[in-house]
Amino acid sequence: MWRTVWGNLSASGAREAIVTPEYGPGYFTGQSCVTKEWSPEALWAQTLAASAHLREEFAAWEAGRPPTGQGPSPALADLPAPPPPLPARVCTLPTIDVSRFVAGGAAERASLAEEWKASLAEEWDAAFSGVGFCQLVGYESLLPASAIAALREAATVFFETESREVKMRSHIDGLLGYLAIGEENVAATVGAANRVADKVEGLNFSGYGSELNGSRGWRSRDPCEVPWLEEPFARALPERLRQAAAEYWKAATALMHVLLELSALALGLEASHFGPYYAEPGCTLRLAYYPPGPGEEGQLRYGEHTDYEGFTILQRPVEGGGEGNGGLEVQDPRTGSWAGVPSLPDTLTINIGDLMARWTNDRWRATRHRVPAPTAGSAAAACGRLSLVYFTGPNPSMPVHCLPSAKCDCENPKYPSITLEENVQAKLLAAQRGAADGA
Ligand SMILES: O=C(O)CCC(=O)C(=O)O
Ligand SMILES: [Fe+2]
Repeated sequence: MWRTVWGNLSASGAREAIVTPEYGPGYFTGQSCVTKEWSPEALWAQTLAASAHLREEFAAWEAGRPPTGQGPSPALADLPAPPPPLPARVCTLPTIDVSRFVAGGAAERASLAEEWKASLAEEWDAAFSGVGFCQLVGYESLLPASAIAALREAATVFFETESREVKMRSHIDGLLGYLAIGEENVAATVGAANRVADKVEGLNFSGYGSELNGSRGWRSRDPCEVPWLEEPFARALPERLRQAAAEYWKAATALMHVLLELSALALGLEASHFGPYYAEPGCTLRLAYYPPGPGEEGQLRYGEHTDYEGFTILQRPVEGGGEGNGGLEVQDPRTGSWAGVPSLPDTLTINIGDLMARWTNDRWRATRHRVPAPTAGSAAAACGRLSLVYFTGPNPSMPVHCLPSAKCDCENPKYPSITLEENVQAKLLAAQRGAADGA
C-alpha cells in the first residue's frame, strides 16, 4: 500500500513523497508519478541523497510515529534528473485454458475431478495475485467467435463510416452511450491526467443508470434480458449494431458467471458464492475505437488507469505487443516500467479492477495499463484499433466487504465496505478534479 510520508515537496516540483514497504520511497509529481521510470534502487538512492528530512520521515514511518509534515526541504530542489525511461518490453501473461470448465452447466462443473479443478483455480489465483492479468483461451462455447465477429464488424462500420450527427444521437452525458474524442482523460482517475484528452471514441452500454445522468437502478425486471436494449440511446443506434451488442452482452454475461465460479474456487469459497451479488450485475460494455494516426504531442490512445469494477473481459485485435504499435501495455508495479502485451487470435485478456482488488483485501491486483499512441508513420498508425471491453461488477448498490476467505486474510480487512456505485463515483469525481487541475 502506498503511504504518503510527507506532502508538498514544492521545491522539487513534486507534491508528495511516498514510501511503500514493497517498493521503497519515491516521488509523485502533480500530474504523474515520475517514479515509474526509476528502479527501486535508484529511487531509494535518490531519495535518501536528496533529503535528510525525508530520511527522518521514513524512519518515523517505519517506527510507527506520525510524519511531521514539515517542508519543503531545500535539498530536494537539487534533485538530479531521473534516469531515462526504461525501454518498453513485451511481456507474456499467463495463458489459462478454461475449455473443460466452461463446457457444461454448473452440475457438470461440480462433477469435474476435484484435483483438476483445484489446479485450474490455482492458476487463476496465481495470475491475479501476480500480474493481475491473464490471457484466456477455450471460452468459445459461451462467447462464440461469431458473436465477436458480428460486433466487431458492426462497431467498425459505426465508428468508421457514420457521420458525427448519427453518432451524437446516442450521446447522453459523456458517460453512457456515445463518447466523442476529447471526452475522456482516463489517467485523471489515477491522478495522472494527460495534457491532451485520450484519442478514443467510445460507446458504453450499461445495465444501470446513475445519479450523474438522472436515472438510477436496474433498467429491466428480467435479469436475462439485455437491460439497456430499449433505452433511447440504444434505439438510436444502427439496428445491426444494437442487436450485435445485445448478443455479445448475453454471451459475455454467461462467461462472466462461469468465471465467477472459478474465481470463488480460486479464493477458497463455495462455487456459488458470488451468485447473489451478480443477479443484477453492474456490468458495462465499452466499445472503444482508437482512430488511425499518432495523435498530438502528449496524447495517448487511452491513458494509464486501473479498471474500476470486478474483472474485465477484454477482446482486442491481434497485436504483437511491440513498442510503438499502439496496443495494450501493462505496468510492472515494482519498477513502473511498461510492457506491451501481445494478443493472439481466439484469446481474451482478463484483468482485475479496483473493486475486486478491494473485495479480495488486495490479494488480487488491479494493475495499471494503458494504450499508447502508435509511432508516426508506422503500419499501426495507418489503422484504427477497436477493443470490446466488458467491465463486470456486482449489483451497484450491494455493499462489498472483504470476502470471507482465509486466502484474503479476512480477519484483517484493510477497507470498510463499499458499493460498486460509490467506488465508480469516487473514481469519476477524482477524474473530474484531476482533469480540471491537470490536463
Ligand atoms: O483497448 C484496450 O486494449 C484497453 C482498454 C481499457 O483498458 C479499458 O477500456 O479500460
Ligand atoms: Fe482498462
